[in-house]
Amino acid sequence: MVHSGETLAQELPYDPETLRRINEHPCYSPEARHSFGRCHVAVAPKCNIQCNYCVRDFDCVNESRPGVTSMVLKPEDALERIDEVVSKMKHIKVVGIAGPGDPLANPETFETLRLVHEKYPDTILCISTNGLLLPDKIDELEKYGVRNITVTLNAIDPAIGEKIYSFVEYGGKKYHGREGAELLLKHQMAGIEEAVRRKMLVKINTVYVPGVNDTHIPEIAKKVGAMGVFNFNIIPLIPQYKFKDIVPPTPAEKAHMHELCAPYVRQMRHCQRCRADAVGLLGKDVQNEFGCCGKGDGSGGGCN
Ligand SMILES: C[S@@+](CC[C@H](N)C(=O)[O-])C[C@H]1O[C@@H](n2cnc3c(N)ncnc32)[C@H](O)[C@@H]1O
Ligand code: SF4
Repeated sequence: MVHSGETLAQELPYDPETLRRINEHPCYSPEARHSFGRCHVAVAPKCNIQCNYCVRDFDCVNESRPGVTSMVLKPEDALERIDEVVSKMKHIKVVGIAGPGDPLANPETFETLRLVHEKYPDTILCISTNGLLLPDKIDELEKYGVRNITVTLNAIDPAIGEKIYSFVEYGGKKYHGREGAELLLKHQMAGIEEAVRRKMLVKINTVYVPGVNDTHIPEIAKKVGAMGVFNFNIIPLIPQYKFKDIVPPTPAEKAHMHELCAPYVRQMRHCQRCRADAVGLLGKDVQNEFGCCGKGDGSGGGCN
């Protein structure tokens, strides 16, 4: 089946509640991005792996890229921020946790999800993860009503994965090289499979790294399409850290990659590479209006 990426969510064979989680989520429906917004809460600073392109900064500059936040919030502060955001912006339908580290590696993520689910049971909750802990944490995610899950999957061949990940930490042990890439892949596959089995909506993020995983990306799309994931987001590399000298793909190269992948899985083409504390419509962020401290009083509070 060919997925153009323009498929109307209303035509999809899902129950009404799942359709709502597609139609009101700006990352799952290209139409929704114009009407519905999201509130990311940056409660998850730690990470359990190291990607060779990742730099996590907690700063106050007006920079827009993944992993950046003005400050890390405690779960209670995150709830306060959400209270303020939803009271002022009725079109915010989604609360997401996307770092700045890996949500599943931080207990604060689950406390935040618990608080938000209790107070706002109809809010669509989503998380973005590298997938290492997805099999271990999926019951807890389900308990708090998280049914939109993004997994970053940059390789389905450990020989390529080992070029992307410096290390993987699991069960108190650090794994490097091929061993680390194999472990990560095994957990990612098991987690994705289980999430799909539970009828969660799974989005895959794949960072497009020229010369490292570019020729491999259509194979990833084919694999995850066959597994039943909902959509596939190709993120052009932002050159940083060990990959700082790699020239990122051009918009034309990205568009071409979407065409190569479209026969296998629905494409997300409108990703804005959001910050970990983004608020508002996609591409029209307003997090600064809610203050550096996350409480809307603009008093700052330090970035840590
Ligand atoms: C900051 S991460 C947070 C969630 C989780 N730790 C993960 O990696 O999936 C959000 C997304 O940003 C992507 N990302 C981080 N640094 C990037 C970079 N330098 N270039 C492109 N994408 C990047 C990640 O791969 C991931 O898909
Ligand atoms: S998994 Fe996410 S937060 Fe962790 S190093 Fe990779 S991109 Fe950064």
